Amino acid sequence: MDDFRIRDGELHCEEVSLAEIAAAVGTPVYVYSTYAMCRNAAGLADALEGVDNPLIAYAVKANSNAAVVATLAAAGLGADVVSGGEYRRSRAAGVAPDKIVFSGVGKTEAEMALALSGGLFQFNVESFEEAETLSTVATQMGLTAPIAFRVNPAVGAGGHAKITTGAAENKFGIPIGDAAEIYAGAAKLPGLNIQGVAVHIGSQLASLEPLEEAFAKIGELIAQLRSNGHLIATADLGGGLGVPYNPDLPPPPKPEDYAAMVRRATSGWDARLLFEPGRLIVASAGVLLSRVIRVKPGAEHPFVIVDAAMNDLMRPALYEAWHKIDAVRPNAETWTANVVGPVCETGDTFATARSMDKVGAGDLVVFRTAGAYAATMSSTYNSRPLTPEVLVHGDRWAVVRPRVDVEAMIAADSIPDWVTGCTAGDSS
Ligand SMILES: Cc1ncc(COP(=O)(O)O)c(C=O)c1O
Ligand SMILES: N[C@@H](CCCC[NH3+])C(=O)O
Repeated sequence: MDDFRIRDGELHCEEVSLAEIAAAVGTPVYVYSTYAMCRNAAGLADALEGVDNPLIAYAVKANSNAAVVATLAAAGLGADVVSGGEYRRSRAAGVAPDKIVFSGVGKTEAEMALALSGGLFQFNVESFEEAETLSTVATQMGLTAPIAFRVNPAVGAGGHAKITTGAAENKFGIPIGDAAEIYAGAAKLPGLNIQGVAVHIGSQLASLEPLEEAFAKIGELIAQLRSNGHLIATADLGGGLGVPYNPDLPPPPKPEDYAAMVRRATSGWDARLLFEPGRLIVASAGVLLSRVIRVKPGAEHPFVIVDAAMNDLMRPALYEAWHKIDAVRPNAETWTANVVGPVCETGDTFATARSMDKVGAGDLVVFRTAGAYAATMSSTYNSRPLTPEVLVHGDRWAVVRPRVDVEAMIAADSIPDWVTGCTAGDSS
C-alpha cells in the first residue's frame, strides 16, 4: 500500500481519488492517510526495539483530530498533551490515562485538577512556581501528582528560531543549572511524587548532535539527582525529529539513526524512556487539497491564486516553511510561479518563484507534508470557515471534521441590543 501516489494519471490517497474527495467535500480540505500514520508510528516503535518498555506519547498538538488520535491510540501510542482540551480529546479518543503526559508552560489549576481526577502518567512541570501550585491543587484533592521537571539544557536547536525551545533564553523548562535546587525544594512539597526528568529542545531537528548533547547533560543530571536522594525512574526525551519537506534538501536523520543515538546516549540510565513525537508521526500522512481559483500575471512570475490560504496552512507565513506543491493531475509541463491564497495579507504566500507543475484555473493542487501543525494551527481569519478534514483507509474515506457553515460562524457572534452606532460622545 502507498500513501499518496499517481494512479491513472491522478493523485490518490491510498485507494481514493483526491478529485473524488474534492468533488464531494469541496476545497480546501485536509486529507490524511491512515496507512501513512500507522507506518510512521510502527517505524518509530520498531526502531526503538531494545529500549525497555518505551512510552511513545504522541504530541497531540501536531494533529488533534479525534479520528487521528483514535487511530494512534489503537496503535498503542499514548498522548503528550498541553491543555485541558487536548487532555479531554485524548481521553475521548481512547488514550489510556496511564499513557498521558501533560506538558506545557502555563497549566492552570483547572487543567491540573482535570488531569488529576482523570488520571495521567505524569505532569512535566516547567517551573518551581508551577510545582507549588500543583502541590496545592493535589493536596486539596487528596491526591498525589506524579511529576517530572522539564529541564532546559541550554542547547538551542530547531528548524527555525520560532520553534527552538531548549535555548537558555527560551521560556521552556527549568534552567539545568538550577535543577538540583529546584528538585530539592519540590521534594519538600506535599502531594507531589517526583519520578523523572524531561527534555525537549525543539522541533524539525535536522541533525542528532544537539539532541545527543542535551541527552548527555540530562544523563549527568540524573546521576546528580540520584546522588541527592531522588528516585528518578523516568526520562522523557521529548520529540523534535524532523521530516523531509523539500526533496532537494538533505533529509533529516531517520528514526533508526535517532534510536541508535538514544540507545547510546541513555546506556546505563536505568530509567523508563518516554518519547513525544508529533511531526514524525503525522506530517507525511497529510495533504492540503486546494483548487486554483485563477492565475494572474505577475511582474516576474504568474500568481497562482488557490482557494487555500494562510488561515488554513499558516506554516509558510509563520516560519517561511516550504511545502511541496503538486498538481493532482500532472500534465508533464512545469513552470515557475508564485502560489498565493486569497487572504488580504502579503504574507499569504505559499511559494515564491517555485518550479512546479503548470496549473490553470479550476485545477486541483496539493500541499504535501501537511499532516502536522497544519489543521491544528488554522483559524477563521477573513471569515473563512475552518478547513474540513478527511481520513482515508484503503478504499474507505470519511469526513472526520465537516466544513463549518458560514451561517453558524456568524450566528456565534451576538449584537447587544444597546449597539446603536457611534454617537458624538464616543469620539470625544
Ligand atoms: C514538549 C513538546 N513535546 C513534543 C513536541 C513535539 O515535537 P515534534 O512534533 O517536533 O516531534 C513539542 C513540539 O515541539 C513539544 O513542545
Ligand atoms: N508548530 C510548529 C512547530 C512547533 C512545535 C510545537 N512545540 C510547526 O509548524 O512546525
